[in-house]
Amino acid sequence: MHLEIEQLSHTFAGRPPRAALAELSFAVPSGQFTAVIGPSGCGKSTLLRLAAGLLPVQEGSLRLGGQTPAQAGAQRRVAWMAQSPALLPWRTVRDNVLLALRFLPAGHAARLSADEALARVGLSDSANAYPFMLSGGMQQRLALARTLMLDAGLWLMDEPFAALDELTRERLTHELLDLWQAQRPTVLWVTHHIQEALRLADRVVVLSPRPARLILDLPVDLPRPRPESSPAFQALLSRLRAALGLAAAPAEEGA
Ligand SMILES: Nc1ncnc2c1ncn2[C@@H]1O[C@H](COP(=O)(O)OP(=O)(O)OP(=O)(O)O)[C@@H](O)[C@H]1O
Repeated sequence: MHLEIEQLSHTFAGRPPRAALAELSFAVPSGQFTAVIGPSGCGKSTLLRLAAGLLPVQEGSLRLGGQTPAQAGAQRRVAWMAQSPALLPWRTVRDNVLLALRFLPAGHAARLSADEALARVGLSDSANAYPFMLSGGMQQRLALARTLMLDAGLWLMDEPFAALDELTRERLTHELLDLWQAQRPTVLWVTHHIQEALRLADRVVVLSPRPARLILDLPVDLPRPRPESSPAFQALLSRLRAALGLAAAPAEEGA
């Protein structure tokens, strides 16, 4: 699903009002994996919430496959994953996945069965368990299974693995990349992790401190997997660090 953001501004009411986005414009072609990076509080989640239709567009425009976020959301064309998955504790893992279907509009079929979706994320053995019996990583796998089942054209991912330990996080990001390559949705991936953005994304969009403006739009034309030690990776890393106002990494000093 093609995403088009034009002159998008957003201000939260209050005393004083708080501007979160300022005339933000960029487009994401269908099937592209775009990482969004920027300082804490700059407006990244606001951007995703606008795309998900959780906040109304005030100024500018945001179109998802030519539709408004409300239209695309009503057809379940948009999937959302955040740091803590919304799971019903009294339902089994399989039932939590099946719940995604309840919200499908009439005439829309799931892409996969619940058991197929659970198999893809490695949770077949836990289908009859309850969410409290799962680790944090397994809970995010369950959220991923729901996303797979919906067959959404746009995955909005707000640091979904940020609360996980480093090993689980790395494993899950690899798995996510495999699933993305198989299904090819458009992805907007918010992260604080610049190396992760470069390992995963086709492109990294860097936002300024609040209100968010676009300060760098960096294509990542490296074949995957991308070893961090490669000079091409390090060159892109330096550009990202510079855009974010970070000092050069130790390996780059004096270079
Ligand atoms: N509902 C709200 N009411 C008022 N201000 C808000 C609201 N939601 C967000 N903000 C403010 O808007 C700004 C942008 O918030 P947002 O959550 O989009 O930032 P972020 O880049 O996702 O931050 P982080 O990286 O820390 O998660 C922040 O200053 C925040 O305090």
